[in-house]
Amino acid sequence: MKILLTGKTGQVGYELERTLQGLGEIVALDRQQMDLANLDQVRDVIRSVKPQLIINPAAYTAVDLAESAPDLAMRINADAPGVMAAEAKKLGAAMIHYSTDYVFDGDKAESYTEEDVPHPQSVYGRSKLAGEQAIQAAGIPHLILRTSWIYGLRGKNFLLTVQRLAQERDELRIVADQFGAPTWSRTLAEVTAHAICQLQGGGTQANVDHAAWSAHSGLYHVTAQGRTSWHGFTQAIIAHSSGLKQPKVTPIATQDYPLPAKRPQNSVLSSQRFMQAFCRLPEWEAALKLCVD
Ligand SMILES: NC(=O)C1=CN([C@@H]2O[C@H](COP(=O)(O)OP(=O)(O)OC[C@H]3O[C@@H](n4cnc5c(N)ncnc54)[C@H](OP(=O)(O)O)[C@@H]3O)[C@@H](O)[C@H]2O)C=CC1
Ligand SMILES: Cc1cn([C@H]2C[C@H](O)[C@@H](COP(=O)(O)OP(=O)(O)O[C@H]3O[C@@H](C)C(=O)[C@@H](O)[C@H]3O)O2)c(=O)[nH]c1=O
Ligand SMILES: [Mg+2]
Repeated sequence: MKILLTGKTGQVGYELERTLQGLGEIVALDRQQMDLANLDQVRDVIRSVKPQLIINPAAYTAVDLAESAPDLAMRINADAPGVMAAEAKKLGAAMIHYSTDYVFDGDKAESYTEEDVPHPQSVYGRSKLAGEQAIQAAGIPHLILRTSWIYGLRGKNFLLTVQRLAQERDELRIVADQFGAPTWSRTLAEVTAHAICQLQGGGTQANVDHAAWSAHSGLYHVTAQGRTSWHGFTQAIIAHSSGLKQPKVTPIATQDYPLPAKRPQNSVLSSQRFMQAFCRLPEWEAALKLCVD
């Protein structure tokens, strides 16, 4: 099958381009080849590539900057996926899209399921929720994979920030009252490939298996298992990364680290639905160890 992959320079896009090899003909695009802020270009590129599956990890992910660029965030995170879904509909193509724990307000005590009502507290969260809704409205076979706290060895992420700060400072002050599940970019790529393989009868089918996709179409939470705070994540990063200096890691409250965008206090997602339909997910700390090893 022909797969159009967006955002190949991003954390997840980079891993996907490598992990998807073997599942079909991968047309992996960067921002210059398909700018999601340019909806006409998005339409034209999809019409010329004619994919059977569109995978869209590209997004406006700068959570704080989005607060002062709501129109651009909305175009990239909501309007562009809407155009992709409309084009997929015309082509008879399926779509895999990624969304975020930041669609929730964070006030729930337990982990969030797919049935919980989103209530985003930031421009980024609102724009990602609008993207989910645009895809759902198109009536195409799709998987929307909501994940959280993505890290890896490349790109911009909390793991690399902490590793850098550990070398520069004697003390890190990290919020200890926001809870979530750090998820390795490679895990997401691997379970995405697993899902495609399963839906495509072992990956041998050339065309979209509409019956299999329709039976599994929908919204899934997909994160590493377990939970921690940003402070707990920081302690684990410092414990497991070899050769790092060992700064003091001081727990602080959210109010002591003011930022433009409000983050959810609890954004732990339950991945039970995905694990029942597709495959198991690793514990966050086990995946972190493998990543930094
Ligand atoms: N990062 C996280 O912690 C989380 C992310 N997600 C979601 O998962 C998905 C993948 O995230 P992640 O890999 O971390 O994201 P990154 O920020 O690492 O990568 C984003 C990608 O989108 C591309 N992009 C941004 N703007 C445009 C544009 N206008 N046109 C074309 N491409 C563009 C970037 O290109 P360039 O390199 O040129 O900037 C980059 O390739 C996203 O949908 C995100 O919302 C969900 C939960 C957590
Ligand atoms: C660097 C730093 C951050 N923090 C806090 C701020 C914030 O509450 C928390 C995380 O900071 P970041 O800005 O790296 O993370 P943030 O950009 O909020 O990460 C989010 O990105 C988007 C794209 C998502 O979809 C989410 O799942 C989530 O991963 O850590 C400290 O307390 N001390 C520090 O020194
Ligand atoms: Mg950030």
